[in-house]
Parts: sequence; structure tokens; C-alpha cells
Amino acid sequence: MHGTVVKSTGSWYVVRGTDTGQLYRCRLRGKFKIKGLKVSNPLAVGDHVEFAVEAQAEGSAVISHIAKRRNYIIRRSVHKTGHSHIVAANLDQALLVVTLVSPATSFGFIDRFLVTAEAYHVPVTLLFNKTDLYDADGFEYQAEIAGMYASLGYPSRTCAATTGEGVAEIDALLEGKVSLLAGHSGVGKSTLINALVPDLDLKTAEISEFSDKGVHTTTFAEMLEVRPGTHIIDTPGIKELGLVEIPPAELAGYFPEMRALLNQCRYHNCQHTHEPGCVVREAVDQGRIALPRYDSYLSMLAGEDNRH
Ligand SMILES: Nc1nc2c(ncn2[C@@H]2O[C@H](COP(=O)(O)OP(=O)(O)OP(=O)(O)O)[C@@H](O)[C@H]2O)c(=O)[nH]1
Ligand SMILES: [Zn+2]
Repeated sequence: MHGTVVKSTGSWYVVRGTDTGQLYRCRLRGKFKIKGLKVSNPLAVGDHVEFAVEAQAEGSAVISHIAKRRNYIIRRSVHKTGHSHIVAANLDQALLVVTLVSPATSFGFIDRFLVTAEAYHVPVTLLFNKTDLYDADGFEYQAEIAGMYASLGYPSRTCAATTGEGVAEIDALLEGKVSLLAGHSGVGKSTLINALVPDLDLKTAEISEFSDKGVHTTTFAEMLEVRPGTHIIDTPGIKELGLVEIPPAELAGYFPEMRALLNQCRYHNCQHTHEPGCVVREAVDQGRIALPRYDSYLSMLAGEDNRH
């Protein structure tokens, strides 16, 4: 049978059968190694697998094949083993929930997320939540920020998860896709998931029942069905998209507004900080590159990418 991993706890995998829509508790046959990837978990949420139900062991099944991943996101293991952990695979898009008030998401955080998504080839839409708290100036400010990101290729939507405003438009954005939902703590990610996924509590309870009885596994990513063919991956406790080790010389290539200018600086190894004849700095001075974006570039370049 063919299916998709909806939860992975390391020892057990919960797989949704493509044809039946049913959940199966699966384990892996033998040892799987994924070429060129040093990761602690061979399988992740979103992986497409082949599996077979074992007649004698009731309710459990064995995975025999993992399909090649279209993309995946990884993060550093919390146990300092040097290994990384695949958070999710085969994403169609990432939706980053941000707020301009209560709390204000920092541009540094947004830009790091966007750079990581560029590196993983995952398109991002920004969801500006809590618009019910805006005054007139707030809407003007939001439009300005949204316009800046749209010009870089990152569209956005506005919503208020608590009132339901804009939620239907976000629901439409999900149609037929696997979408990873991310956001800084307190921006309303859980509230939004509740508004988007019908019977959320029942569904998460059902998945937990299949993953590991009695063990709390809420820190693992989980694929939730909005409706057949439309899924959200919730990543509790994971604020950032994941780990990328981008060599300093390549960083500017993940900023769309800098990418186009890269071969035009006087020095081929220009890092766009202080060098004479730097067209990136020139673009910043002339306002063609937004200052907060350049600031984000500088702080990532300086390795300040774990702070907010
Ligand atoms: N005014 C307003 N408050 C909201 C909105 N969405 C969420 N909140 C509130 O913001 C607070 C945080 O919401 P959560 O959904 O728990 O946020 P979260 O992003 O899941 O946060 P973590 O669980 O820490 O990751 C709660 O008090 C929500 O009621 C909104 O659209 N407008
Ligand atoms: Zn330069």
C-alpha cells in the first residue's frame, strides 16, 4: 500500500493510507540509510512510503520503501550528537504567521525564515495575524511591509484568527497542498490551526493513539488533514524553519533583491559590508534594497542567527 507519514516519533510512524484515508501504526523494515544525509531519523512527516499490513500483528504495518523526497527541512538535534533531524518532507509551501503588534515579530526572524526557505526551495506566504488590534496607522504600516515582501516574491494575507476574519482566504490558499505552518511564539499559530482544521482535538487524539500509547509526543511535527488532499504540518516548539549552514559567500544569493546584483561588485568575493565598488551597498544607499533586509543580511553574516 501507499501512504504518507503523518507523525514520526522515532520508533513508530503513523501513516495515512492514500486510498483508504485510514491511519496505520508502522515500523521500518531493517535499517534505512539515506545517502549523503547525516540524520538521526530516517523518516519524517510528509514522507511517501510503501507499506504492508502484517496479518498476525493486529493494527501494525511494516514500511518497505521510502520515496525520493522533493524537498525537506532539517534542524540540529537537541541532543548534541552532531546529527540533524528531518522535521518534514515534501512541502508545497510554508506559511509564516507574523504579527506587527502583541507581539511584534522581528524582521530578523522573518528574514532568517525566508532565507532558510530559499535554501530549501520552499515558497513562503506571510500571514499577518491579529489585524483586529490594528488602528488606521496599523493597516497602513502592514500594507507597507507587505508590499516590500511582495516585491521580493513573498505574498501575504491578513487575518484575525480569533474573529475569523481572513480565515476563508487562508483556507483557499491551502487547497490541495501540504503546507507547513510556522511562527514565533504567541503570534496565534494554534488559534489559526484551530480555525482551519475541523475537529482538531479529535484528529490529534487519534494520531497520538497510533503513535505511542501513553507517551506525550507533542513536540513532534504532525500532519493534520484539513480535508482529503489538503494538509497542514504543525511544528510545535519549532519556531524556525530549520538548519542551514550557508557559507558567508553564498548568503546574499538567498536574498532575492541581492541575487540579481551579485556579479557586479568590483571584487568577486565581495561580502557587501565595506568593500569599495559594492553594488549591493549602493542599492541600499539608493533605497532599492530595504534597510531592514540589509540589516538582516549583516546579522546573519555575523553569525547572529540564533538571536531575535
Ligand atoms: N486579538 C487577537 N488575539 C489573537 C489572535 N490570534 C491569537 N490571539 C491570541 O494570542 C495569544 C496566543 O495565541 P496562540 O494561538 O496560543 O499562539 P501560538 O502562536 O500558538 O503560540 P505558542 O503556543 O506559544 O507557539 C492567545 O491569547 C490568543 O487568543 C487574533 O487574531 N487577534
Ligand atoms: Zn558587494
